[in-house]
Amino acid sequence: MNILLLGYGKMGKIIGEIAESRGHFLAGKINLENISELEKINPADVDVVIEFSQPESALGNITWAIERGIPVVSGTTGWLEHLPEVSKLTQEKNGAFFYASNYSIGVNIFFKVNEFLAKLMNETSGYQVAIEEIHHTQKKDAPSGTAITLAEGIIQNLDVKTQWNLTGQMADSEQSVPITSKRIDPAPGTHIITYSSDIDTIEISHTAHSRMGFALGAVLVAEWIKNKKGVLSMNDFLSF
Ligand SMILES: NC(=O)C1=CN([C@@H]2O[C@H](COP(=O)(O)OP(=O)(O)OC[C@H]3O[C@@H](n4cnc5c(N)ncnc54)[C@H](OP(=O)(O)O)[C@@H]3O)[C@@H](O)[C@H]2O)C=CC1
Ligand SMILES: O=C(O)C1=N[C@H](C(=O)O)C[C@H](O)C1
Repeated sequence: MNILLLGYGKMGKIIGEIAESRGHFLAGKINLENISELEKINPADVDVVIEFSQPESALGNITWAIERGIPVVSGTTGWLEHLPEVSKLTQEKNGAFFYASNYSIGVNIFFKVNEFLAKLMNETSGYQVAIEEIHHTQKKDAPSGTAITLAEGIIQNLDVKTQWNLTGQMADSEQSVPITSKRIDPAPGTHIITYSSDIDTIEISHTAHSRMGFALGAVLVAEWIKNKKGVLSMNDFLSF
């Protein structure tokens, strides 16, 4: 496959290495500093775009690819207020757009455990739920996209919760899931869910030891997306 990397930073570089090791060809490695190279790319030479850039660049990158009929696998976080525009464009162009806040298979198992635990917690009272996420200091967005997905999983399954809040920015409330964001190098990504009561604490966590799981997941999805249409997610890709 010919893969165009839009965003060639920490993630783009590892994705490129994994893609080449699996026999794929890199049609381009685009960053802000060489963005003019994009004009020289022939869309017919690209099978799929893998997009890991920055919150302010994601919409432009994704639009560029969908308008040219190229399937997009995006992992950039912090831009999802624009998702309705991207979904509309994907439908209009009969394209393919895949988004995941986290491509790691381990995290996607953790998402399911989180949903199951939240559902169980309807059966009892006295526990306060909280999310903590820890990432490296270069991360631009907070909370992490993964923490937001975890909060959404709790909100959909724990009756009392209807929203989330970033601690320090908005007062905690009975209806809200508080998320605390910490920036500590070199953390690739740690997420902790805690249910605390006066009697005990229940805690589940996922810790990435490197960026390998995110990158491999994105390449596997890029291989899978060929001939698919519509707005797709890990629920379409995974069988659990
Ligand atoms: N979904 C998932 O599984 C994961 C998602 N992420 C997310 O992926 C994104 C990238 O993370 P990471 O690689 O660590 O970040 P980096 O900052 O290391 O890399 C981002 C790169 O994007 C480039 N860039 C900025 N604007 C554009 C543009 N318009 N077109 C093309 N490239 C552009 C930057 O270029 P320059 O250096 O020239 O400024 C930079 O090299 C983040 O949003 C992060 O949260 C990260 C890990 C896993
Ligand atoms: O920026 C990162 O590094 C990461 N971002 C994603 C997120 O915001 O959830 C995924 C992973 O945790 C690493």
